[in-house]
Amino acid sequence: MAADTSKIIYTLTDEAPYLATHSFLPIVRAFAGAAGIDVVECDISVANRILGEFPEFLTDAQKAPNTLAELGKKTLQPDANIIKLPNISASQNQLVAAIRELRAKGYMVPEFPENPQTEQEKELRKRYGKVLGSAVNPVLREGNSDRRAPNAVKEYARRNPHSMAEWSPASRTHVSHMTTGDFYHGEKSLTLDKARDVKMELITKSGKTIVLKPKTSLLAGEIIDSMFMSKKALVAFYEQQIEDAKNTGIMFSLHVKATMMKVSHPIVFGHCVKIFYKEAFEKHGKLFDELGVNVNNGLANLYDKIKSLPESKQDEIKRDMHACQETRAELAMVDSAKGITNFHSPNDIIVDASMPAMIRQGGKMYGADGRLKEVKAVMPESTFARIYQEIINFCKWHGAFDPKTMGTVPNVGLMAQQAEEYGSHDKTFEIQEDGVANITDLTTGEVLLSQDVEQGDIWRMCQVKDAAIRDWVKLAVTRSRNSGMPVVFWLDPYRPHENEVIKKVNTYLKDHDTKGLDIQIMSQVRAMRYTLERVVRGMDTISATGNILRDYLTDLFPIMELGTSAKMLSIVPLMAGGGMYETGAGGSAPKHVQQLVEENHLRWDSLGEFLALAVSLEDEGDKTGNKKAKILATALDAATGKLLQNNKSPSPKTGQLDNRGSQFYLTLYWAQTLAAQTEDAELAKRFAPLAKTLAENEKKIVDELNAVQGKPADIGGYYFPDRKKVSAIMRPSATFNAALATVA
Ligand SMILES: NC(=O)C1=CN([C@@H]2O[C@H](COP(=O)(O)OP(=O)(O)OC[C@H]3O[C@@H](n4cnc5c(N)ncnc54)[C@H](OP(=O)(O)O)[C@@H]3O)[C@@H](O)[C@H]2O)C=CC1
Ligand SMILES: O=C(O)CCC(=O)C(=O)O
Ligand SMILES: [Mg+2]
Repeated sequence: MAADTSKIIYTLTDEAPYLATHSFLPIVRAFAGAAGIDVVECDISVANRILGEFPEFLTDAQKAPNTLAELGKKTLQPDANIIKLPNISASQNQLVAAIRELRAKGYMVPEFPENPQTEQEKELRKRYGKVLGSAVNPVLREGNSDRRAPNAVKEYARRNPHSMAEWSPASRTHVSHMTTGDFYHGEKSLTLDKARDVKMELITKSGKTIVLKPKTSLLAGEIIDSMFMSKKALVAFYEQQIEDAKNTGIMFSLHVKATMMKVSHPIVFGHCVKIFYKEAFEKHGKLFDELGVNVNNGLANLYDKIKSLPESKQDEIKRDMHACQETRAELAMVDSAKGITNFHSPNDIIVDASMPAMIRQGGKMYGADGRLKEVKAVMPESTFARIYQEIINFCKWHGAFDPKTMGTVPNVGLMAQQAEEYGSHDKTFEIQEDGVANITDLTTGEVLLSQDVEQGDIWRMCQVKDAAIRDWVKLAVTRSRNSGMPVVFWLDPYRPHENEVIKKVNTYLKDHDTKGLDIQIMSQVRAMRYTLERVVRGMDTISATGNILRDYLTDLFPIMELGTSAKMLSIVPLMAGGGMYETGAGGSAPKHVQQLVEENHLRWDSLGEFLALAVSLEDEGDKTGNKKAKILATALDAATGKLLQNNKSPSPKTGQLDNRGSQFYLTLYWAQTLAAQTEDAELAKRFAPLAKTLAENEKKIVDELNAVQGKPADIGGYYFPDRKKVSAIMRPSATFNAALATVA
């Protein structure tokens, strides 16, 4: 491909990253343009995905293409070069809010049918399901995951350690998980002998056959699992834990991933709310049903629904809810100032971010009085909860980690092609009646996997493709070879699914030259312990994990090592040959938007974007022979290093350098590095004037950027902001804008 047709796709997403993009994209375009690279926007925000799904409800001018589907197709092409920023994985509350905002702006997409009755409503619900929860990443992640802290970032953290609260050996903080009746306990797994089409069906005790999923096509060598969570066991577990927290005087806190596990975890969450507020639900349950209250979406949903009742009734319900709170254990808070508890909305307590924050805070979370307290962290599924208990044990024994000396734990994650639990939402069902849940071959009628289930149980099938595992093993070996670090595959032979994976790992390791490499397979708890023993000694260890631990560990270790997962380099080498460069490993930081709107300060750190862009440019250079792209990439890395050295990352405090100021410094250093390099005279000449102007006007520009802070900023919406307003707010320095325009 000729250099002048090079293309990098830059995603527009939501919340803080969306805002940051409005400042950064003009900068990216100005630099990439110098290498003949076109930077193309692709809007995959939750609002745009809603519009893309419902064109028939929109005027021609309002219609939006289904960009996510198009981008998904692009990931299957070898020349794909995509920069993917974090996006909202919308909980139902967020989806409903986004729909409301669109409708208020005259985009008359249908209302969300919360309790679909008619066929038409059911169809709408199904279509909205495509936008709900983790709907973007599974479509785009056509490759496995390579997340790590680049050396410059790790070194910066060592020199400028973030705060870590102390851990006491006497801390009573602990993790509580089920020991029976959960997904781990009853899992069954097999590797497909040949390609098969299967159905998922329930044969009820009363003799009915209910087809839950008519057809799933499976490939030869694919691993499938059948597992269920017993409702009875779950409910008994909650009763016991809530009681235990009360009796032992410890705060209660629930941690789930209701966004990614968009079918199972909202149900798991909802049962906890119903048990915690049992007396209120017993008293008002019928009314709640009539109102269509669904606490799987948190108490926010309940408080929203009761608004239609007379005030006196609302007060009575609120009193009864509070009475439960009075007699139960204290609840951990998401926002104690606003009285928002862990039960408010499941998207507030996303486990990968919430558990590391608690561990970093010395094993404490905020109580209703705004004080940090020890907690019982409840994570019903035992499959992965145990790793958190292990790290908590470790902290109690060794004290908090020291960012100055601790080693690093990069991750190679099995993620491609909707691997494992995270790809299971379209194969997850709440069982309507007692019976037998079967995965059955459509052609031969053979029952491949069978489970005895009861009404209310959550049953699911997970799959992982052979090619994905093969690619994952290759990536792990390559990363070990390139970094010199040992690799530990976190796989538990007692878990049927992972036992199948272990067989494949052992087979595919033989395809590679592993001489001199240290590659081991350990169950999760041992792997955690082993890794931590190395971490405290300053030694580095690659974790090669399945999809869920990829998610958990790539927030956990970065938050300990770097203070945030925003500073991670996150690469998805696409299996078809292209590359997707995710920015950071964290989310879209909703709190940051609030601060911008109230005080015009954006604390979002775009370091993840800088790191991603450098590898994207490098990849473009390698694949297309575009030498200028490679020079841009090297210069960008150098600029990022200088940015860290000079402490030009955004400050969380209003009035100080924020995202925009940090991006200005990156631009200055990038231009200076390009002007100073001697490999390409044309590039040097092009960027020298910019470097000069920015350096001469440094104080003026920073003053212009900081002067706007401290006052509210109107971005014209939350899910569907006004782009003109956002651009104006994110680019407030006329001097900087004018300078940039000279190279654009
Ligand atoms: N790849 C993706 O698309 C991902 C999307 N998400 C989505 O993001 C939303 C929010 O998720 P949540 O679990 O709250 O996680 P977030 O990572 O958004 O929030 C946790 C905290 O991480 C910190 N943080 C994350 N990124 C940055 C950054 N670039 N700069 C500075 N700080 C950062 C902030 O901490 P502090 O304020 O203390 O600095 C933030 O409050 C959800 O909709 C979720 O589904 C989540 C993960 C990945
Ligand atoms: O896709 C999502 O919902 C979140 C992704 C995530 O948390 C991650 O990949 O680390
Ligand atoms: Mg995550």
